[in-house]
Amino acid sequence: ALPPNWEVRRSTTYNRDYYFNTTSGESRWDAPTPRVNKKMRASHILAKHVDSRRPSSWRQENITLTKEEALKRIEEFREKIGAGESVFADIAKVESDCSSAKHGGDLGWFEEGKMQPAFEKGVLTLEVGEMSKPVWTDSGVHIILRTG
Ligand SMILES: N=C(N)NCCC[C@H](NC(=O)[C@@H]1CCC/C1=C/[C@H](COP(=O)(O)O)NC=O)C(N)=O
Repeated sequence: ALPPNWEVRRSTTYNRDYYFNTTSGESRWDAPTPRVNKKMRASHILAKHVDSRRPSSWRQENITLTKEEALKRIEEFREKIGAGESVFADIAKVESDCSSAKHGGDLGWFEEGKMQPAFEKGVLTLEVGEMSKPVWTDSGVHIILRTG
């Protein structure tokens, strides 16, 4: 596939196709190298707060936690998992404010551009098997475990 904002156009003067970038206005005869879209997989534990874009979840109809309280929750989970006291998926199942809780926090495979930028960035800075520090998105505050 062509990278974003590129399209094929027809040159009538030379009677052949060329490539046009609709944002930069650049045109070229040779096709821009197709971008390989990175695929990644991650699980997460989400703690929502009163300012979350959707302050409601399967766990709690109306979420009133402050950002500080949500961060405190996330840091407690991170401690427990880091100390080997709890398994990530078990905590996610009970504590995560995302519907992925029912899958132990697993979001499955996804490509760049699917998740909120801050979340995607958080995943891409992790090695597979590594757990993130708290990551903030419009949804709330997350711990991310990169799994693929
Ligand atoms: N097709 C599916 N199932 N969803 C499309 C993905 C939507 C994506 N979601 C996220 O980025 C948040 C942060 C990472 C995971 C995630 C889960 C959110 C968090 O909960 P919410 O703030 O939405 O209530 N719940 C589900 O989507 C986005 N681009 O907004």
